[in-house]
Amino acid sequence: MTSSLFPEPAEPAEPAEPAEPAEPAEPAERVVPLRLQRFLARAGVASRRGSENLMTAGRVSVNGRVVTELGSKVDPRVDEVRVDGRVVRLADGPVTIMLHKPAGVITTMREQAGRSCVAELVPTDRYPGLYPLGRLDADTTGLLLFSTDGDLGNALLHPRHHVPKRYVAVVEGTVGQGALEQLRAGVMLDDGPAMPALAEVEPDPHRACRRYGFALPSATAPTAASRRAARERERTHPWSVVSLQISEGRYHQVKRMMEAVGHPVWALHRARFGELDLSGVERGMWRELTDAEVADLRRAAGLEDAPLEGASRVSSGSPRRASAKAGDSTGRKPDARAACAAARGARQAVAAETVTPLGAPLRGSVRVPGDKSIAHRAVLLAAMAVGTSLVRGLPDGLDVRSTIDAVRVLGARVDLRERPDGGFDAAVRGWGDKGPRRAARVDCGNSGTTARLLMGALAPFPVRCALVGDPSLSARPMRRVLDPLALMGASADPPSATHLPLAFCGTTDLRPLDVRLEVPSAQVKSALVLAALGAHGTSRLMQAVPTRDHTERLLPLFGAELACEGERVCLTGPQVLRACDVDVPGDVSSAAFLVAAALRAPGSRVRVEGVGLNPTRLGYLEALRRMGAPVRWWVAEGEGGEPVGAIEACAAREPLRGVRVRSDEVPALVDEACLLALAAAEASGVTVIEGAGELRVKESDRLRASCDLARALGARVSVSGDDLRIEGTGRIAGEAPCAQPPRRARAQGDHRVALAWAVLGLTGSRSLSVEGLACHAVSYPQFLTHIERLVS
Ligand SMILES: O=C(O)C1=C[C@@H](OP(=O)(O)O)[C@@H](O)[C@H](O)C1
Ligand SMILES: C=C(OP(=O)(O)O)C(=O)O
Repeated sequence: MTSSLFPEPAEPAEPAEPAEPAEPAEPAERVVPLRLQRFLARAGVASRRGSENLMTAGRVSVNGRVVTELGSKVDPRVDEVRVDGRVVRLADGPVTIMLHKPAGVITTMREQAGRSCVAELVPTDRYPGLYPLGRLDADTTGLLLFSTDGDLGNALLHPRHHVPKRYVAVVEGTVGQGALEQLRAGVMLDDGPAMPALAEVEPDPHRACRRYGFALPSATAPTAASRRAARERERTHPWSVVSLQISEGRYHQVKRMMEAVGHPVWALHRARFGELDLSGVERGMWRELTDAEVADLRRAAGLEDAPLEGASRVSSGSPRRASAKAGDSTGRKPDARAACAAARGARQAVAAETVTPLGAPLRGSVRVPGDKSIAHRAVLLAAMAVGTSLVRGLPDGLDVRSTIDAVRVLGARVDLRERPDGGFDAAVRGWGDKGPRRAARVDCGNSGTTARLLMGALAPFPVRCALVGDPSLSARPMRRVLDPLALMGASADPPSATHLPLAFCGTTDLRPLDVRLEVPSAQVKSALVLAALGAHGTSRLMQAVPTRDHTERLLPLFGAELACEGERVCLTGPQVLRACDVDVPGDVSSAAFLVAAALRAPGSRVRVEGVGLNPTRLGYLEALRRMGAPVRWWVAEGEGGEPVGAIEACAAREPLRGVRVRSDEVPALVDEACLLALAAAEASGVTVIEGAGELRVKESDRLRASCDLARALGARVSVSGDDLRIEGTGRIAGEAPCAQPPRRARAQGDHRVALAWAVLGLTGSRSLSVEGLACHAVSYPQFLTHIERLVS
């Protein structure tokens, strides 16, 4: 077992570790160009032949150039391939699938002696690395896992790990209590005793046969004579159906166990593997496991940090979230990543979920997950620092996971420990002044902050990294960071890249920068501050408008020196960061959704505790106050250089008043604009949000989403240039339904939009089906659980 970076709880706090001895340099990841038609087939666009047809028809372009030549190659890490204008990418990360294996198919990935093999049934074209995790005999049916994840396979198949598997067997003879007791005690096999099994006789054997679709020997025997003999035996001998749960994976184990108790197996079916069963997967069909299912498997296989994998925390079955339908025929939990990908026309089906009205006030106090912006920065700075930092209170959302995965790929070690509140503490051992140790492919997922801040952090190192993201992130502008970083000496490949995917390479000769930042973006500012730490000389960054200042507040904790005067940040590099401990306060942007729900649900009074109250993030609360909303907040302490306190919001008893928000106030509410639109839609008078153009380049076009949300409440809405104008209905928020509340809405792959629609559905007068609601796991997976808690 590997040791943990977490200090033992009983020990006094350790001083920061000295610098790690240099790790032997790993070879840079080799770029393996693929034939374009193979790339397209692997990405699931069409078969190899079909992909060739697409190419020759001129429908495929690479980096903007139409490619018709069949021998052409692409580097999937950096080349942008489009079919009919739509970006095509290979699946991100490992893939694990379950197959409902039929009888008569052997568990090999290559046909042998003309017999059918499982490789014909699983999508090897799309995921060429798939291999079976274990095997089922040719005549055995049921659940067989395949993965491209070598670690998962090794761990699951390792004899040390006992993942329970349930089999159902048709056996000869009438199985009595004695045989069951022997199985439960652990029968002796020729290679040693089997571990005790859970064993039961199925009370209705015919029903069990129908349910598991047993193929009896009379159906599968190879010759007419053996088929006849089998039929005769099945007719003349008594038989039973037993259910057996074992945790080992020895050769022919079930068959040998049953033989040992005097009941040879006639037919065998694997019904469960760990928590997985085959519901919804027809015989001969397969489906991909959800992130949550993979996380469970990893946990069962003893792989570290399984709890934070993927979308595992999306709760389901909440009464406020009545059903999952559309696009999810298997009945599995909606996939947050697929829901995010939906933003820009990706081909995945997206589940819609119905949010039902609360019909009751929200009352009580709640803590929201850790602040996403601060968490990204704390993890990244810890990864850049010398020694081991402890970052407490990370949120359990996909975006922060992207940053954690990114720094791991680049050589930082991150150990995660789950907290009772569902968040995480991370012990991060940084790469320090030696820099990231390898070139890598970094998947930034849905997270703009990960992509942009990472470029800044990488700028002082001559390491070439391929940066990729999901379809939503791949549509967001990157020149805003690449241009100033290029002035410092870093480069992108292709140099004209405007979006991900791209390759990024820094330099040891990084020059300082003296600029005025016209784009009102904290991500741009932060990226440049991180780069300036590694530049040779003094950088001066002047912001045109104030933006969130978490980086500036955190850096001194890591021992950095910088001067902040008004909107100017100055720092002299190179500087080396030192590990430290950081507490991440609750996320005020997540709290905003609870505030919005409380304002609209009559009789509500909600308090959010332990939340960050950095003034650069309070634009929404300030605007609500100006509108006359019953909301207040107060600072109680400071954590990680940030003011922390509580927010209290009550249901509005009279209509709010329209408000004017100036463009320099927009960054302070940029992530809550959709919620301000909701409030404005029911206010009396006009609300104008000036200079809101940045909303167009978030995970979706949030300017448009804000219009849709306000219109759903009956407001008159217009956009002029970058100014949004909302003429409210003058109702008491949430009390009188608007003329025609919508029945359906789309999250557009955007977590904040998903949450805003969820607020509307919860506090509206009729159910609302939200397509892609699952993507709210990007920032606030527990939202519906928190609402449940506040209602009861
Ligand atoms: O720096 C940050 O952590 C963020 C800055 C904002 O983006 P921009 O910098 O693009 O405005 C914000 O919308 C985003 O959610 C997080
Ligand atoms: C815009 C957001 O995040 P990012 O830019 O990091 O994707 C957000 O969380 O609303």
